[in-house]
Amino acid sequence: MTVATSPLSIVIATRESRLALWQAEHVKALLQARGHTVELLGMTTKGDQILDRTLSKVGGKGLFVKELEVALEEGRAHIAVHSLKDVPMDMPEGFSLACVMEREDPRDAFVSPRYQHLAELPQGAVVGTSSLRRQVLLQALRPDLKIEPLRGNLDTRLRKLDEGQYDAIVLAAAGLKRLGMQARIRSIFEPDTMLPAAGQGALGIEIRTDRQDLADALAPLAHMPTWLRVAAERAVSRGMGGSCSVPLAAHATLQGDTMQLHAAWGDPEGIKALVQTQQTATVTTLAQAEALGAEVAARLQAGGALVCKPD
Ligand SMILES: NCc1[nH]cc(CCC(=O)O)c1CC(=O)O
Repeated sequence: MTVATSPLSIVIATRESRLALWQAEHVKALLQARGHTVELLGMTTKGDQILDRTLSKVGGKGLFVKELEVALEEGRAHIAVHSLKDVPMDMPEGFSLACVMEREDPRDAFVSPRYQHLAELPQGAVVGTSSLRRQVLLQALRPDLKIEPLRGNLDTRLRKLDEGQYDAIVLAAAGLKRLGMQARIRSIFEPDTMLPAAGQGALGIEIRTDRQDLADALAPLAHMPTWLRVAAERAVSRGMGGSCSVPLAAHATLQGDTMQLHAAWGDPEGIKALVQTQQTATVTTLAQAEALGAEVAARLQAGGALVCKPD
């Protein structure tokens, strides 16, 4: 039997993009429904400010979360809601992931004003994407395409597409769906065509490790099947050297207790090497999920993938 925790007063630190605010409001509503008092504290992170360079070149994942952690550290806020995809593999000393919530669609979406599918794009068409993983996988599917960098929040990316800078763009289906823009999706890439990033579509809630009361309050928001899947996916990233700038994909599915974990690694220079592997195991605990992720990372390395040094 679960014992109801006493009502808390909780401030959520959040980025101010529409997607981040939607995610924070989502968590706020769930916590309010459980009797807690919740407020948002909006803030702009380095990752939001730097829009002219590819993220991997300016510091990667940590950029979106650091400022939020400072707010937690200083007690101005108590929890931070993150897209797990943007959260570094190892939390900084003193912080923990209190829970992982039910996953939205983990797949990538093809968005274009004119074309329904990648296959419909004419020779040499220009496709915008912000991630090395998508770049490498797209180039493997269609070597003729011109892949151009695309940064900014969802609205900015869609605006750049609408202005005609690209023939199509590829982004996470989850963001579009959360913001009610699923009508923009022309087609969805199945994972066997474009393997998603570790954690894509899942939300995680970060707290200071010393706040057990918050951990207890957040426990009912956890979705264990999602948590097991993303734990395995994130363990692949950790096994490949953590949050560094290489094309890496990891995607787990769970049928009952059977987890199937697929992963792909591309050499950062392009499509010279694209190593792919998969493995199945019985998984009922986070430790088993992480062990499967570590094994899959080892298999990638056996296939020629290189462990990177953290950058
Ligand atoms: N890197 C930015 C980012 N972080 C999370 C999402 C989408 C939502 C999600 O994966 O939960 C996006 C946008 C994108 O990749 O298109």
